[in-house]
Amino acid sequence: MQSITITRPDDWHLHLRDGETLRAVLPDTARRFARAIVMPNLKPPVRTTEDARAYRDRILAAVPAGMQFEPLMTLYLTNNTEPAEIARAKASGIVHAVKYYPAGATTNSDMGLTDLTNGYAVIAEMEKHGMPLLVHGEVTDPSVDIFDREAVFIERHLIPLTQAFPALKIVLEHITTQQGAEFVANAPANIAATITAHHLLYNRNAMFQGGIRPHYYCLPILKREQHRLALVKAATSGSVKFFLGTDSAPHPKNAKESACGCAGMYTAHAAIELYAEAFEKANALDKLEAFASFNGADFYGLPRNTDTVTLAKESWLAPAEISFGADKLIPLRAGEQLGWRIV
Ligand SMILES: NC(=O)N[C@@H](CC(=O)O)C(=O)O
Ligand SMILES: [Zn+2]
Ligand SMILES: [Zn+2]
Repeated sequence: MQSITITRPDDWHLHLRDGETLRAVLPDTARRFARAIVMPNLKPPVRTTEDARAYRDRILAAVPAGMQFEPLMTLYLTNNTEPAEIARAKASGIVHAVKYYPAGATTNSDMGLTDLTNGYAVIAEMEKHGMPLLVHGEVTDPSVDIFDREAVFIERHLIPLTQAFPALKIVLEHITTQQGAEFVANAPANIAATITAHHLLYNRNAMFQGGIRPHYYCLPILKREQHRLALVKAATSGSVKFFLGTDSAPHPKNAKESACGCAGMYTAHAAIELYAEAFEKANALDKLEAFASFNGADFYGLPRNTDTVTLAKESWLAPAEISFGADKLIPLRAGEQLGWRIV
């Protein structure tokens, strides 16, 4: 049977939530990944180094016995973030980035910046301290078509940001378009991007196959095939600017299967397996290790992991549902076959 062994990967974009839902999902990630950049969009968000420290302690307390997992914390940039918070965050050694959500762009983004320039005093400190800015890159202008929101964000906000702060480390999170992939590929070394497994595997038809499929709804929304192909090309190109970020984003089943369902796909139960599938389809399994296990660590200035994981080409059934506190969670490929299994 075919198998591959790679350095243990890290997940550079993950939603772990909190409380009993944190305890429900964390084992899936800890089984596969050594570390993860943990998104701060809790309610209320993780705004200060002290919030991050407390959240980190709750995550560590939820790691199952016998597993090793290191949460890499982030702060949520608000209109009220103090520039002085950045030096505190840097000195803590536990905060690795600051996340920018345009207000209203996605799940729990209502405390985000109403205008990116409101964050410029804080961002100046980040540039000075080498603290990466993680960007949810979509405009919120309701007159912009939902499928164009990433491309318009790059033109209207990201290019001016890079001109104002040329040395700022930026990760354009969960890129979904050819424009996103090309912008990052052509940018200087301080600008990188994460790519999800679902954006490598699916185009927007997946949301409408035989009817409306809420479990394929996430933000940024799945795009046309042309864009999926551009993401596959970027991820498998060997460029060090692209790395793994699942954006696994669990929501209760009834919040997804609703007249106004929320955005987010849960992929942590099969994360590295789904990436293996995407890389295999592109005939690029030899590029998986750098994408999953080297490029992100190098960009963040962290050591690469030293242990390994092995994936076997062996089919298994994804669970039909996962218990999620008092609710249920429907994972990607629920009840369907997966072609790679973690050994
Ligand atoms: N990706 C999503 O669709 N949802 C994320 C938020 C985000 O990453 O934008 C979530 O927190 O649910
Ligand atoms: Zn996002
Ligand atoms: Zn996310």
